[in-house]
Amino acid sequence: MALARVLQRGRLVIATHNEGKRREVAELLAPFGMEVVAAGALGLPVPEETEDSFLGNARIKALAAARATGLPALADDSGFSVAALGGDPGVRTADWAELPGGGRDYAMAMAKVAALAAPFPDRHAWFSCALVLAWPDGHSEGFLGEVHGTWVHPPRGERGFGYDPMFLPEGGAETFGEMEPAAKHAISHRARAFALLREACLTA
Ligand SMILES: O=c1[nH]c(=O)c2ncn([C@@H]3O[C@H](COP(=O)(O)OP(=O)(O)OP(=O)(O)O)[C@@H](O)[C@H]3O)c2[nH]1
Ligand SMILES: [Mg+2]
Repeated sequence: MALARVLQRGRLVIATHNEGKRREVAELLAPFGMEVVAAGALGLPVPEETEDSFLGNARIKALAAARATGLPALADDSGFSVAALGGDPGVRTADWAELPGGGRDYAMAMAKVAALAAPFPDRHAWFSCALVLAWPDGHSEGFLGEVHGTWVHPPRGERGFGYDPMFLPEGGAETFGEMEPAAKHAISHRARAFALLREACLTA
């Protein structure tokens, strides 16, 4: 089946312009020995994310890259959700870090999340990751992973990317920003979505 073939011996585009994600997805793919190239490195345009779900936006990005390159493409749409904020920033997580003049400021975004959520006793937060694999013919398959925990502020740790320093996974003592990359990989939303993708390949 096509899904299994991609992981076994394919060439694949990682359909992201985010270096932190590219690195983590490439690490998850490393055991398969595939030839991978990132959308950013190919100079592909950044597609507009017009859907209101992680899976919907990941599909847009994966299909755009697959159609532009003629290769299968794997996109990641992800975000940070806070229960006290009704799941925000959620699918708009990147927008909350956007600066008016362009670029992103994650320290500012984390401070905004903390300021809005601070009045509420409920500290529950989670990361979501949708991985969508798409082919140039328009076929696509999607997988969704989550990791739950609590938000903390001020941020802790210099590792990872994005909102990692304000997320403490359930039962853990270190934030994603403090953990070794391998420890984040063992439990992350991205790793969970990837495990579902791998499982689908093995049973295909
Ligand atoms: O602390 C984090 N740990 C993570 O593991 C993680 N995964 C995603 N994010 C953040 O969530 C938004 C996704 O937005 P997003 O899916 O549109 O991605 P993006 O715009 O950065 O790149 P692209 O893939 O769309 O090109 C961006 O702000 C990311 O920084 C994370 N933050
Ligand atoms: Mg994006």
